Amino acid sequence: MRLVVTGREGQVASSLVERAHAHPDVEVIALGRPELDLAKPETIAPALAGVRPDLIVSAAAYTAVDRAEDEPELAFAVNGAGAGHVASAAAALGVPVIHLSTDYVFDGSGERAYSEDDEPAPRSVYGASKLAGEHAVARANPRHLILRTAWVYSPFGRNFVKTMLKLAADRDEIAVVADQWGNPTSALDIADAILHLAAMLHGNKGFASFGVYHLAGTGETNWSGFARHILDTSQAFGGPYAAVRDIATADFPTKARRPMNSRLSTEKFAAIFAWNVPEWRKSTETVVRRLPGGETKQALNA
Ligand SMILES: NC(=O)C1=CN([C@@H]2O[C@H](COP(=O)(O)OP(=O)(O)OC[C@H]3O[C@@H](n4cnc5c(N)ncnc54)[C@H](O)[C@@H]3O)[C@@H](O)[C@H]2O)C=CC1
Repeated sequence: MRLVVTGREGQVASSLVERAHAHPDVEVIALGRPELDLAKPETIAPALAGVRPDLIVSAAAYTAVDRAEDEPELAFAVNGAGAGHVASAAAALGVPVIHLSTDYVFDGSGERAYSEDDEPAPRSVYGASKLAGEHAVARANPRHLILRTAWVYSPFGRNFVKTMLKLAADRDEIAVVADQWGNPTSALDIADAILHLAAMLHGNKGFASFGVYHLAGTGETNWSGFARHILDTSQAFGGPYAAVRDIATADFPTKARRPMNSRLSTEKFAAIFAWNVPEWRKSTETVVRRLPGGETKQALNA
């Protein structure tokens, strides 16, 4: 089967390309700008039709959470309308769409994990634009799987793991917020879950489990706990290390408001698709172990 993913250089797209090597029956084609630009609607359907996909994974997004507060039009054009155009192109081609969304659609109140039945209430432009995208995707193509994920890291692109390793190379101590809770999620694990879904969808006209799902790493922590695990693992493998000092969100002001509680319950995904996402600590170790020999060196030199 041919799976097309948008957002060519992104963490999820790069992870899908890599993980598909374990699936000889799956060909992954990654599309990106300029041939497919979500801010240029006229590029979307032709680019997707041109590669004749069996399944479209919609992973491209405007992901600069703070900058989105200053560029709401662009964020909504890409994450809202753009996502809808991808889904309608999929519908026109007669194929399903798997669309990535975010924990930022929730307001972050409370302390329990959000389920798919909880009411979204975004508090940032990014979150609101991604929620607009969910609605646009659902309207455009009934054959959709919307996967809300969170705290994504990988050996690719920009992410928290790379930032911590880079900072640790220059400092003895890093201050990290300890009062925002969530589920760190490896893009490699997202890719494996998507490939599992792709196998379930392929040639299955009777597939009846379309809808919204939460897909995040198993187990929870806060950013400072995540940082400690990254740096302890790095130290154990001879990489950079720094001590982590807990701070409060109030001590680290950012333009966009972030949810204090980003926990996502993956019970529905596990039950419907018989799939468990690995524990976040193990997956973090996998990514950190890969970095000192390869990507970290690049990141450290950047
Ligand atoms: N990174 C994270 O922590 C989280 C990400 N997500 C969602 O997961 C999905 C994948 O995220 P990542 O792979 O981490 O993102 P990423 O930021 O690594 O990659 C996004 C890709 O989209 C591309 N892109 C941006 N604007 C575009 C446009 N106008 N036209 C075409 N491509 C464009 C970028 O060039 C980049 O390659 C996104 O939908 C994101 O909203 C959800 C929760 C957390």
